This record gives sequence, structure tokens and C-alpha cells, in this order.
Amino acid sequence: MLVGLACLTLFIFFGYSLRKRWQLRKIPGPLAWPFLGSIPEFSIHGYEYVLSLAAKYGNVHIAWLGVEPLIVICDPALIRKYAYKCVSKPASMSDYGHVLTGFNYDVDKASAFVASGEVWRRGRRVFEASVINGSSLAAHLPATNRCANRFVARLAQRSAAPASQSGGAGGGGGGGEGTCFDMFSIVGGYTMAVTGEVAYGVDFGTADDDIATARNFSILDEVAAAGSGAGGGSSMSIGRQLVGASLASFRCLQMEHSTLYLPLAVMFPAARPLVRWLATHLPDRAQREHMAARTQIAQVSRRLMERWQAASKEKAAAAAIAVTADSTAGSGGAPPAAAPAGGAATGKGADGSIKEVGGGISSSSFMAAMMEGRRGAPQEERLSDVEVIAQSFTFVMAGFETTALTLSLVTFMLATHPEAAARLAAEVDGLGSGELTHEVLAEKLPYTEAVIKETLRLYPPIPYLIREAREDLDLGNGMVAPKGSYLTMYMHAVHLNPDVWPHPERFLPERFLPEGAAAFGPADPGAWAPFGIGARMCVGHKLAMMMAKCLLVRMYQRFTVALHPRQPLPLKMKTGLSRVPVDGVWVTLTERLPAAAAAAAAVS
Ligand code: HEM
Repeated sequence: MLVGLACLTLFIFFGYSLRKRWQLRKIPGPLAWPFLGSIPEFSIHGYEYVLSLAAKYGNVHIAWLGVEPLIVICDPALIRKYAYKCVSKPASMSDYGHVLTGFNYDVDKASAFVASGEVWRRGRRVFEASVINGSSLAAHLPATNRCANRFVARLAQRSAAPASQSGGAGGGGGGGEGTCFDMFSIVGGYTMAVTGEVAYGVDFGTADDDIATARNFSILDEVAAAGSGAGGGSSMSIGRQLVGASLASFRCLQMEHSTLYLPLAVMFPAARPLVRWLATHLPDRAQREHMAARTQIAQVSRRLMERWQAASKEKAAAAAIAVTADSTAGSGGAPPAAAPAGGAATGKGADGSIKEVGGGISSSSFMAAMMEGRRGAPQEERLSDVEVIAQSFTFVMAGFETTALTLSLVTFMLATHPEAAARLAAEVDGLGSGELTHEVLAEKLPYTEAVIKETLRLYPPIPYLIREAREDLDLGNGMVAPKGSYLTMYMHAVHLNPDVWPHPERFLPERFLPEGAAAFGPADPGAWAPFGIGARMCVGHKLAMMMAKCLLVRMYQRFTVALHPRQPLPLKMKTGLSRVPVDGVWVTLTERLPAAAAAAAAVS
């Protein structure tokens, strides 16, 4: 029986592999050992490996993920053409990088990042309504300002504390070298705080919570301590749960932390249902950790969804009482009952761990947009419960780490390029300490924006775009990507291509300003795309830029930022779902102007 099963698996596997190879024969690439494929090389050298393949085999080549051929495209014109044309992700997208099972698998498949067709369109529409159009973005600006002020105030306290007392996550002394922080660890507290308010209208409290950003958090230990299954009964604040669970989830996507079932799932696509069954019933520690983290994030979304439902029922009931009381008052009866509180105050939830901004899950939040959108919408337009959880999950996962990574790398680039830091400081100094408006962010920060863009060119958090060819695609030079093939469009390779960007290895924010565009700008106008291209372009790009600018203004108005001696140089990056600095980004902060600092503290 077992032998029969093994033979069947091998037969399917070889048949699949040979068919694919036959179809793709015209595209060059390292074909020798598809069994082992590129995995070991990729895990050791990360995206540099892909860049080296591009140098060797050209801008269109094949890299192997186990037996799965990935058509890698590094040519900017081809990327632009097919990123616009192809809007579908491969059906097996949820099977890459991890082995998801059960409910977590269903949630992943429904996520706007992974799904195709109607499910994707429904999910994408709510994102667009909540975080892309001008008025919705403006509605999130006060929360972003508030979180930036709180985070910077906490930074000031920590940098003023003696080195020995500056512990907590990502903070540390330094044996007489001054108080230092790992910006990569702690800035996640800020991005998660903004995510909490924008996605749910909930104050996660992570902007000034040092523990929340501990990168060594173990979700299994937390679950064991809570003694109540993943999530639900945890005494931890929601913010801490989400930061910890998101970090754990990202960690499990790195090769060295991933489940042992991953290589099996990658090398034997035909056997994935069997591998998933094994991973469900005989999970190793990495698998348990990953599933617990995902369950935790999904459960928080479910709790907040249920809370919204309960609150809106209460509101409807209160409104009904008010109407009745009104008509009674009109006829000389008692005054109407008070409606639930609104406004900008921060309230505390009944369970003590949810602080809802505005006394209820805020009406401008993403959760409210999804839930309101279900009311009265035709059946085919309505998000199911799993889709609501999936999009909330996507918001947290997509919004938190990418922006934290960007901010920490901007800090690194500025600390290693003092002339750029001085120019940025001069720009932000002119803005004063009042709340940053939409106009100020859009018009008064050209250099700050150029610094963020140049950092994203050098270090795009998601360096590639993934699509499925829904028909045969002409790739030029007689090469054809057959229908059903898996396209990996390497924007990072384009960002570093010397034929496209003059001196691509240099950090030159001027490329993005009129003064430097002619000398250092790209040969191809579409050659900068850290947020992707086309219909599937990052739906959070404006929110991410708003978050980044608000924090950089407040930080650089107040501090001079320098690298700490404990930062290893050159910067080493590591491959996971995204690329992260292996040793973090260790900096020290020095107050620039005591008077300005006091004014900023007063605002916060
Ligand atoms: C610096 C920060 C960020 C970077 C660099 C980034 C980058 C990307 C990239 C490269 C993609 C794939 C685009 C494609 O396939 O063409 C993407 C998709 C996505 N991002 Fe972001 N992102 C960032 C922040 C955010 C934030 C804050 C959110 C929260 C709303 C978000 C939500 C999404 C979603 C939902 C998708 C899937 C879009 C779709 O497939 O239709 N991202 N992002």
C-alpha cells in the first residue's frame, strides 16, 4: 500500500516536472538539479542569488523552487507589461513559504494579497475605500499624528534614561557607549499602533510599550502561559498579542525557522494534501508556532468583528429607545437615554484589554467599512466572515512589518549619510510642532519623500511581484511563458540594474528631485516600483508613506540620530518573506534643541 502510494506520488511528480520542463525549455536557467532546486542557494544568499542568475542567464530566466519552475523576469518593460496584464496570483500561492492548515489555510486563501477573482476584488474594494482615497486617508491622519507623538515621547524618555535602565525590547545599554536602541525592533510599536487605530479604531497601546516589540516573543510560551488555547483568553493586551504573533509568523517564514514539512510541500506539489494532513496531525515545533501565531491574529480579528457587531446592535437599540423617549418627551415624558459616546476620547473596553478610540470601534476604521459594507449589499458583494477576518489579518501583516522595515532602514541610511540627515533635518525644522496636515505631508516634504523613495529602491521590503500567466505570454527572443506558469517579477533587480539607474549602489535621494533627475534618475520611468505595479499594486502605499513621513518629521525635529558602535557594518540582510537586517539597526538619539523638544513633548 505504502509502496503503491510512493510510486504514484513519484509518477505524478515526475510527470509534472517533465511536462513543465518541456514547456519551458526555451527559457534559460539552472536546470541541473530541480530536485534540490534553488532552495539552499536562495536561503543562503537570498535575493543576491536571483541577481546573480540574472547576470548569468539574462533578464528572463528560470529559478527552481523545488520542482516548481519560477519564470523570473527582471526586465522593466516586460514587468510593466505583464504586471498590468496579469492580475491573478497562482492558485497555489498559499502553499509557498509555509504549510498552512485548517482555518488558517482558508483565511490565507481569502486574503486580498493571495486571492484572485471575485474574492480578491471584494477584498481590494474595501481596502481602496478605507486607505487610498483622499478623505479616508485624511480621516486616519489624526491617529497617525497621535501615535507618532507618543512614540517619539517614549523615545525621548528612553534616550534620557541611563544606559543601564534602557532595557526592554530592542533597547540596551552599551558598556559606556551610551543608550542605544535597535530601531528595527522598536519602531514596530509605532507601526502596529497606527495599524490598530486605522484597521480597527482600537488603541493597541504599542506606541509606548517597550515589551510589545520584543522580537524573541514565543507565541507557544504565551499560549501555554494563558493555558487557554491560542489567543482568546490571553491576559496580554491586544497590541502585544498582535505584535508578538505577527513577528512569530514572519519568523516562521524564514528558511531557518520554517517547518520541516515545507521542503516536502515544495518538492512534491502533488503530495501537498498529504503533507498538509501530516502537518495537521504531527506538527513539529515550527509548525505549531506558526499556526498558533496565525490563529492568534485571526482570533483577534474575530473578537473585534464580534465586538463591532455587538456595539452596532447596542447603538441600534439605544437609537430605538431615544426615538421612543423623544416621542414620550414630546408628550411631556422623561428625557431620552444617552447614546453611546463618540468623539476622540480613548475609552477602555469592558475586558480591560481593548481601548476603543471614540468609545466604539471607530466608524472610519477598516473593520467598520467592511462590516457596514455588508449591510444591504447584494449577496455577491458581501464579504463573508472568513473574508472579513482574512482582510483584517492582511491589514495587520501587510501594514506592520513592511513600514517598520522601511523606517528602520531610512534611519540607517540617514545615520550613514550625515549630509542627507542634515538636509532632512533642515526641511522638517521649518514645519513647527503643530499637527501635520495632509497638505504639509504632500507639499512641504520633498526631500523627506525622496529619502524614503531612495531607501525603498535599495531595500524594497517585498522585492518581487508574483503573478500567474492565464494565457501563453510572449517574453521575447522566442521565449514563451506557458499558460498556468508562475511569474516572479523582480523589481529589486530592476532597482539595482546599472543600465537603468546610474550608480545604482549609491544612496542618492536627489534622483527623485528635479535637481538630480537628469543625472541620476532612471532610464525607464517605470523602474521604481517597491509598491508593485498595476491593478495589484500595494493598496496601502499612501498610508505607508503617511506613516513614514509623520514619524520622520517628529523624530528628526527632535533628535540627531547616529549609528551605535554595536551596529555591525556593512549592513547584512536576511531573506524571509521580506528582507530584514540580520543584526537590527542600532542607533543612539541625542536631543537637538531642548526648547523644540519641550514643545513637541507638550503636543504629545
Ligand atoms: C513601506 C510599506 C509597504 C510596502 C513596501 C508594500 C509593498 C507591497 C507590494 C510590493 C505589494 C505587491 C504588489 C503587487 O503584487 O503588484 C503589496 C501588496 C499589498 N499591500 Fe503593501 N506594502 C507596504 C505597506 C502596506 C500597508 C501599510 C498596507 C495596509 C493597508 C498594505 C496592504 C497591502 C495589500 C492588501 C496588498 C495586496 C494588494 C493586491 O493584491 O491587490 N501594504 N504591498
